[in-house]
Amino acid sequence: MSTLEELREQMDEVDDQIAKLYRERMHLCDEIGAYKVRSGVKVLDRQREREKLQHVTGQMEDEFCKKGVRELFEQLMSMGRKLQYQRLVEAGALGRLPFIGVDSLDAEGARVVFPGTEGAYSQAATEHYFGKNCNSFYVKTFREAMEAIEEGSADFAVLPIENSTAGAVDEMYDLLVEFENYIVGETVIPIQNTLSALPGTKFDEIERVYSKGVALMQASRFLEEHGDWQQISVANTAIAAKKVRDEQDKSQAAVCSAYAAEVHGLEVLADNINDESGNCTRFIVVTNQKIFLKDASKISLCVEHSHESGSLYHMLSHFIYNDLNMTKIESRPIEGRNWEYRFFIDIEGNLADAAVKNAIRGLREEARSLRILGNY
Ligand SMILES: C=C(O[C@@H]1C=C(C(=O)O)C=C[C@H]1O)C(=O)O
Repeated sequence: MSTLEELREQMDEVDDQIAKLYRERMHLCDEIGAYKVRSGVKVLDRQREREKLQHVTGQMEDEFCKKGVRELFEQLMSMGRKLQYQRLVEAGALGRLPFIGVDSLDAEGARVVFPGTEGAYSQAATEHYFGKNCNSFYVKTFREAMEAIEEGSADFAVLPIENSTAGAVDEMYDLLVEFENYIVGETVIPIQNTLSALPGTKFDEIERVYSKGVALMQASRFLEEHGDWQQISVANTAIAAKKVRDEQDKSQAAVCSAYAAEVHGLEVLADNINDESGNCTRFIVVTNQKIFLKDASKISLCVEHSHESGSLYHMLSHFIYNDLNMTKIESRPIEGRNWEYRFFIDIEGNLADAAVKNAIRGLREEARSLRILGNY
């Protein structure tokens, strides 16, 4: 019987052959890639790949080897494609019109819209990003803010995308798909909620609490201690504060910022009522121009892929192969297709980076759809 050393020696010989054949195969892929650059033929040829998989699995005897050789050739072909995308990018064949790189945002005198009303956290985020004296106005909903950008009545919108306690703002993800607007910046501000009501209100007079749904979630422990209060969701924390002021009813209170309470003449009955003391929200800055800052370092993408085993894995392989760091992934249901999802992915990088271009070239060809939501 052979010793372990002898078996390993034989294995090394086989592996050397595999490595040599791999090099030859990639060299051929490269030549085919050069042909594709010249002729404009698409990189991915699904029919050819299907036939190849059938052919190689047909050479295996048992199911175990069939499955293994299929996976091996799927990987080989995927690597071959990535090499070809690289060649296409080097040849400047980038596909759809790229974003335009700018040195800075044209923020001087720009009109900035935020959702809510006077005193909203979105207003605080707007002033944090564009400065206290920026030219801002508010609309009631996220949708109206996106519409204002699309039709040009505002140059930028500042909208919440994610809270550190409650997670993603789902509606914003859906609106980013629906509207042809682009993310050009982001800013994070602390969210410290209070329970506020008309001046002189006593705790035991309160029957109803108004706020934005996520803000009620962020203060869930405090609100559970007052389980008899009815919790009512409205569009915005500052709108809740305004409602309590306008209706002059001491059985009502709002979960809102101290600033919103002050703006709307309410008294803070309890401060810092959030479950998490470090609670903060990330806001995005959106515009209707296809631009990105030249020093931008984060890219947001939206990808849809065929609903089959391994498709997410293949999609993510473009980031791995190009050494791109994925920092976030969210999924949202696709309307009209029950239990199918689109993925929102953030990666580190700039649209001018070769690695980013390679990954995007590959995703664009292999995914059902790809949208670059912004580079900021
Ligand atoms: C190499 C080619 O490009 C791609 C890679 C393939 C492979 O590695 O076998 C097959 C088909 C294409 O999707 C080709 O078109 O032949």
